[in-house]
Amino acid sequence: MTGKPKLILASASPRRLQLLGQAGIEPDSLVAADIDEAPLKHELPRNLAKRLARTKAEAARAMAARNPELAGAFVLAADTVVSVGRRILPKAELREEAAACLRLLSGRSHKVQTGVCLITPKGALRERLVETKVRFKRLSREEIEAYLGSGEWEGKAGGYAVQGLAGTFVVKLAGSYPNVVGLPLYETVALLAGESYPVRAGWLGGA
Ligand SMILES: Cc1cn([C@H]2C[C@H](O)[C@@H](COP(=O)(O)OP(=O)(O)OP(=O)(O)O)O2)c(=O)[nH]c1=O
Repeated sequence: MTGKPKLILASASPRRLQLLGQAGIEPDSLVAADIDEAPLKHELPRNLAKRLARTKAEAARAMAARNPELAGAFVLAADTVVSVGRRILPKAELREEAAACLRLLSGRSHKVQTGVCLITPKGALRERLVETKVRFKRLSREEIEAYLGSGEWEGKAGGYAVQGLAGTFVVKLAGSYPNVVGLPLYETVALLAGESYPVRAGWLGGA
């Protein structure tokens, strides 16, 4: 008898778990590996997003290998990078970092790129890179101060979260919205479905 294959989400991000849930997908386990997310010298934003997604997936797979219950599981990981031109914005941990990001993003367009990596039970690597272009309105000093006070920027790439107050800064968004929040759903579901992972919402364990 073959049951539903297991899925490990290699992430500590509550957003990614919630986005997957929106697609009717519930991971069997969350395995977040602590990896070095610093960009390499001259690394392009898209290459960074792909490399970190792959590193997270591989690290989680290595950790899960110690648990027999997770043997033969799919491993899914993602990484979201915000950039202006070739300049990669930090994942804001400090208020001043977030302030600098917002001053840079004010009144112009930027890119949000998410790398998605799926490792199949046989160990094959499947990858996607999804790009969304976002344009912010011009932000006054007062707006930036008010936004910083919200704390919503903490731990977010580019120092903002589009799913919160910063949604009011968006003049234009071209591409996938869930990609900006941290996981491009259309592409992720396609990746899983392409490897025969059962992705239909409401899947209950087989006929
Ligand atoms: C731009 C933007 C980013 N983000 C988030 C998505 C990601 O969680 C985070 C970027 O950091 P990531 O390193 O991609 O993810 P993470 O550290 O939060 O989680 P993990 O590595 O464990 O999977 O920024 C938003 O929630 N909203 C936004 O609008």
